[in-house]
Amino acid sequence: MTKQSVVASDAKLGNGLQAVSLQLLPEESCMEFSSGRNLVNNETEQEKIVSTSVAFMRASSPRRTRPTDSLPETDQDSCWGVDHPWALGMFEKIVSASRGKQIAMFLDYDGTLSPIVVDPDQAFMSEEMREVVKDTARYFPTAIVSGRCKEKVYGFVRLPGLIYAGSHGMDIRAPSKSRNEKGGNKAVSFQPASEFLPTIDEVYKILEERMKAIPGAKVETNKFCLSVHFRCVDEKEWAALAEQVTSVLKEYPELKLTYGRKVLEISPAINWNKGKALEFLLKSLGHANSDDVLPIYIGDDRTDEDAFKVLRDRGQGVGIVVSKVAKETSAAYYLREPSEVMYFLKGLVEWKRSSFRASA
Ligand SMILES: O=P(O)(O)OC[C@H]1O[C@H](O[C@H]2O[C@H](CO)[C@@H](O)[C@H](O)[C@H]2O)[C@H](O)[C@@H](O)[C@@H]1O
Repeated sequence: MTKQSVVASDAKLGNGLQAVSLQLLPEESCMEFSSGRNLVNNETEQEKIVSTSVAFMRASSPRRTRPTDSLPETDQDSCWGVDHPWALGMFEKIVSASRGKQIAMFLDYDGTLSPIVVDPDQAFMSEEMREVVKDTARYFPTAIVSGRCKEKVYGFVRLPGLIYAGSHGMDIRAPSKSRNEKGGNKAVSFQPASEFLPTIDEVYKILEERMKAIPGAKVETNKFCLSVHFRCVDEKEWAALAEQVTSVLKEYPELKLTYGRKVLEISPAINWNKGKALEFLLKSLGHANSDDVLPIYIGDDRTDEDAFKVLRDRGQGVGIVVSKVAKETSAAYYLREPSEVMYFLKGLVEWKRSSFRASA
């Protein structure tokens, strides 16, 4: 499937959905729609939603994987065009943009710090990556912004000095500018979707039950949102899975459905996402509208695009998408895989250390 053939408008799909974004890309799919009763008013529409969902699920099947064991010297074998340079190749330019500014680092977890694996519970980051992230956080405020719930992503990263924004930014724990009685920074918690917890719990139980009929399907709760994984589901069962998920969501107009890497994501239909979380975190770090910060956001998924857009719209900072294949993105640069993210972070730490040495 080529990029050109799958980028579609909602009119072309004619599916009666309120699609916010309808772009199918070679490796990943992305679509977002409210799943409310109001949108699905007859059986034909329900069927259309199911077939559209299956099309998106199909498009999220990686077709090409070429193992890269070591850091490549150049990006010459990449299919990304000149519009999105390789971040490692532009390293000097990126660090020189930080002159006189504080770098603030924002990192997605799955597919960015850890490689994509079949079992979501086994998505461990390497010790080497953990060390690099730890060093990064020594020099720059560093946040992990993940679709996973905060506790789960902390369980993988296991670094106490970081900021964690779980559930696609709907569960934030960040430092505040005010001090506690011991003189340390107070922590701020922010959970804009807490009123949805009972609904998410209810839908989790229903979906767990329904997915028992679909071999290989896995429902994961991320506290304020749910993931229905179909990586291990036979393609012949995808329509049945989509049918089950959309028929449940029909009863919950307050929830929305989006598509990630072999996963259907269900979350509250509120105006909050990783981009909003990024803005919130910049503010709580004391950089609301200031020009004295260079935010760097690295992520691989559709949900990270909201953060890339915030940086692009602010005309500030650096968005880096992690992907081996070129895709529609608001990020400025790309890296191919987590090992390249690690080299990029190592480079930043080294650069910071050498600038300290030079000024000593
Ligand atoms: O925002 P992220 O930190 O990237 O989280 C997004 C989802 O990541 C996880 O699923 C993805 O990674 C799994 C492990 O490699 C893989 O098996 C799955 O197919 C991917 O979709 C996580 O399990 C989800 O809950 C997150 O929403």
